[in-house]
Amino acid sequence: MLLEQVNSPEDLKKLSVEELKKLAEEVREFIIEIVDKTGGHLASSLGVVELTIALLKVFSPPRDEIVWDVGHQSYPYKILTDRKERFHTLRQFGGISGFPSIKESPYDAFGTGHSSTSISAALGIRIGKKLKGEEGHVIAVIGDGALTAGEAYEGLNNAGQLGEDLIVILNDNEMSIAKNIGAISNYLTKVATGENFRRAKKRLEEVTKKVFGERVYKRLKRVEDLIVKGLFSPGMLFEELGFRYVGPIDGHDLDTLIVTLKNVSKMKGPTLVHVVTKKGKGYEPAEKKPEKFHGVPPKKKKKENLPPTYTEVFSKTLVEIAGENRDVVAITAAMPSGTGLDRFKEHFPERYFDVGIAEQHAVTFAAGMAKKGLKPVVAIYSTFLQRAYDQIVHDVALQELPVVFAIDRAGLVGEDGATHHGAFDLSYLRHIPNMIVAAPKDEEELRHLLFTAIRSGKPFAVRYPRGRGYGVPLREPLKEIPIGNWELLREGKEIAILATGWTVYQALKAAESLEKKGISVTVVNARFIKPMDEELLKRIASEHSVIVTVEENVVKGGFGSGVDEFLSPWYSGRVFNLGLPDRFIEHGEQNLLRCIVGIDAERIEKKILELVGEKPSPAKST
Ligand SMILES: Cc1ncc(C[n+]2csc(CCOP(=O)(O)OP(=O)(O)O)c2C)c(N)n1
Ligand SMILES: CC(=O)[C@@H](O)[C@H](O)COP(=O)(O)O
Ligand SMILES: [Mg+2]
Repeated sequence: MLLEQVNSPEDLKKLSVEELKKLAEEVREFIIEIVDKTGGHLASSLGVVELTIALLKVFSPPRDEIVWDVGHQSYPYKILTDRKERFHTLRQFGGISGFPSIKESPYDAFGTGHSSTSISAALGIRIGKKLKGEEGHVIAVIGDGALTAGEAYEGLNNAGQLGEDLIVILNDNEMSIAKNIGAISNYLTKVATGENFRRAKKRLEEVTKKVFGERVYKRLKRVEDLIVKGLFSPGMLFEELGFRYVGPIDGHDLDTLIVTLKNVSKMKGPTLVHVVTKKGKGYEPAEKKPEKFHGVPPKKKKKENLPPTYTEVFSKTLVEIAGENRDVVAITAAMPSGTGLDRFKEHFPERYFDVGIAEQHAVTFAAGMAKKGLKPVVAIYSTFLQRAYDQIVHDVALQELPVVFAIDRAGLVGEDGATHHGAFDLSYLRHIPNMIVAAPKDEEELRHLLFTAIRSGKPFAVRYPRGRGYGVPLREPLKEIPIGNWELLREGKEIAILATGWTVYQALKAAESLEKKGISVTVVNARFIKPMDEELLKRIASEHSVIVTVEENVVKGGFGSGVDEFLSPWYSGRVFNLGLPDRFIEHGEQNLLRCIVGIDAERIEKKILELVGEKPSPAKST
């Protein structure tokens, strides 16, 4: 086994091209074997095995700095630099991350997870190296999907202007998570297939024939060929932006890759190398279904009769609502299956919009549609909505446009880790005027809150977690829930728990257990984070000496902060906020992380037992 002998990029450099081809096969087998157990981003990583090997043959990280866009394709790089021995811990709690991380390895030049940052980061590193007098190349590897986002063009624009040495490798597999879409994607396909070149040649042929006639044309033919070759670069768009375009080249042909990268390493100024690859390469199921194998769960025994996921419930409910209301339109930023909008697309293709990885555009685009009387629903992951904060403020809330944000993956997402946890949405939405912010306690309440949101005619966010619901029946006809109305689930005496979203059932379970220990606890489902049910909150405050808030969001600025702000001028009891602490939470199994941060039933109960054991004090704690 060659892979056994390769423990660093130096070992790899000693191998011949023929040996490197064998190494590529072994790396693939190794990734497939491990990801089968751990889960992870399989298809993207399989697609860049040869590219990674070629990069490590020609360049020398960490002196040469390679920035992987999104970073979900970095498994071969992790294995071949310094993480082969730890690769079996991929995405596990305490193990290596599924994304590049500068805290994990000196070989990782820049942390990623969200897309389209690589060119900007690499350009910054380039300038940093220059000003600090450091040697070495800087390389950004960006996918065609990531190239649909505005930030990528902001980076290209700046790099073209600065003219510094920078290598951008465009890994073009015609896929985002789903099939890549948009005008740029079409352009790349034409470039990769040579269609633009053929078209230019045909047009010149027609013009020459028309102007000079058939006989002269035949004589001019050779001259014309030279003109087309001389004038026409397949990657004209990038050339116009100030980049030297190289390609397209076969991203699985190691001989060509190595020769091309060697040549490129000697070039000056910004260079873009267009590499064409196949997502899932070398593993038939992934090649055939790259979307399904983009990210795979760990292989587990299949359990029967599991509750539906929140995503599935959202997806079906939206189709139900849109069937009745023709104004409902749905927008995704390149996540049709992840958000469940693939079902909407099947039912209402003309009302479905995949805008590419373009969260900012998605939100303003939705605002424009809302202005014309449509009812846009932007289905988006909490972590990716962070990108569109200003658009929510400036384009939606300020103009009070009725855009609904269906915020999936809110809270801890599990194995994707710190870059992907939906930890902040309650904080970054709660302080925006005109916004309504809600979180269902279970999948049934999600249905009604979505219905309420679409009917409200207001900017409205509904946030719900990754994974399965609590298994409650889903049979009630859709109904509107009065905006700002909380639900009193259990009446006790001394302590009140105000919980929101996924934590409501945890609070109930904790309260039941406490009851058996002689502690009487009230539980409220605070399904609206904004506006809050101030009337009920006042009553709760007047009847309880201790109030505990629980949320799956950072405690700073979230739901609990809202309760604190309301109570602090006049409440004489004690308030405690439970939620995600003020640090980035690592990767690991979702429920394990929930226990670690203390928002599951057992930990809520423990906290309350501590509180009742403590002497009352006016100080607050988190
Ligand atoms: C800002 C942002 N939005 C959405 C995503 C989710 N996402 C992860 S990978 C991906 C597709 C990336 O496609 P591409 O860059 O072509 O890489 P490939 O998987 O094809 O190699 C998407 C949409 C993300 N990581 N970041
Ligand atoms: C790389 C990326 O950002 C996505 O692929 C993400 O990992 C999706 O995770 P879900 O499994 O929650 O859809
Ligand atoms: Mg792609």
